Amino acid sequence: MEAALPVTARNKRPAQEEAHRADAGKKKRARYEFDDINEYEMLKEIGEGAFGVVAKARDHRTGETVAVKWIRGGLEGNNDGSGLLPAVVREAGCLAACRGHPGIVQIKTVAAGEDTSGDDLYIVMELFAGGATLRSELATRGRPFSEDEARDAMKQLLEAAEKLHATGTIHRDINPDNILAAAGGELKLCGFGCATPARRVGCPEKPVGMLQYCAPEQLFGLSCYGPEADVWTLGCVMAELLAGEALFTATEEDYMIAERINLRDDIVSMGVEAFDETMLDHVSVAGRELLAGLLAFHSDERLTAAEALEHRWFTGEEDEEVQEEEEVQEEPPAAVELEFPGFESPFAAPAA
Ligand SMILES: Nc1ncnc2c1ncn2[C@@H]1O[C@H](COP(=O)(O)OP(=O)(O)OP(=O)(O)O)[C@@H](O)[C@H]1O
Repeated sequence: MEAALPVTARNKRPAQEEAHRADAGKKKRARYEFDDINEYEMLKEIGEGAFGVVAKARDHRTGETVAVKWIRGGLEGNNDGSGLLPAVVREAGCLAACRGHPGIVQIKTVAAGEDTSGDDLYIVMELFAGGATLRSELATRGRPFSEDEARDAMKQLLEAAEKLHATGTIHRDINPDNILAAAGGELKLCGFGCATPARRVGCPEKPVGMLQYCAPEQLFGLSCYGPEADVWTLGCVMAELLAGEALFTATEEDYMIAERINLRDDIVSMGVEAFDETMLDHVSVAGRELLAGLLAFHSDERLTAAEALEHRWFTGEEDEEVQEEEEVQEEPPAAVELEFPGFESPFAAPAA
């Protein structure tokens, strides 16, 4: 049966251009061992990616149901590393390096049309049933996660990040849309299209990933950043789970930088004080302390994913102490004295 994904009018190209692309595609195909996409029967569209749709499909050879992420023009690439092909190779490579981890969507193979024209590629993955993401899960509930539910979710996400970072890779686009969610509470990180080797990020013209979840170092346009950026993002996700609404909502980059700098005093004193009086005041001291560690403004002061997993919010250590602290805390302690080294203006150049 023909493996055709839905093709919209805007995807169609003139015949001459199509022939040229097919020729170039054949040469590139020869360099890689791709599976044949014609072996898959496309059943239903289940999501939309940046370069095409994600579909539920059946592998004719095994009868297995899988998810196929269609990357239009995925074979296009240049020797300087630009173009989609290097990005697809990176995405597939990152996923392959994380194979076997329960918190990361499992890649099976990369497929192309063996005997058909076209330069599209297809990442074949395990199908995560249900079709929900953390974003849709939050919307369906219409209420925040309880602290126990958030702890369970964050443990899975931090373990996934720990594994990813141990492979030398950063995701750069963790947000509730890129977290698949099953009814039983199981989560899986997906959307690895922006993943890249840590600290080898070229000077991006603008931050990669959703602005609302970008770490300060990404927003400042630093050319070199690492796994700490993903940890910040996970702090945003944790706050969103516990508050039921996004931590940062601004859309303009400059405004967000300012918003983040203003927030810093709240973050620093978060260990003892609620984030904004009401949003997180129901969260335990240990929970707010962890949040402050994930959302440390300076990346070198931020917890790593592995350190976060050792935090007492997860281990339960000192539970009694936390309880006592909470009981004693009728009056909120005074805010911590703040320093802003190197930040004369919110838009000053970042320290090297
Ligand atoms: N393995 C899977 N099983 C079920 N649904 C999936 C799977 N992978 C992706 N999806 C669905 O497809 C949507 C888009 O997928 P994905 O996040 O990989 O694309 P994307 O957002 O364009 O990512 P990227 O920026 O990496 O290209 C997801 O939000 C999810 O709803």
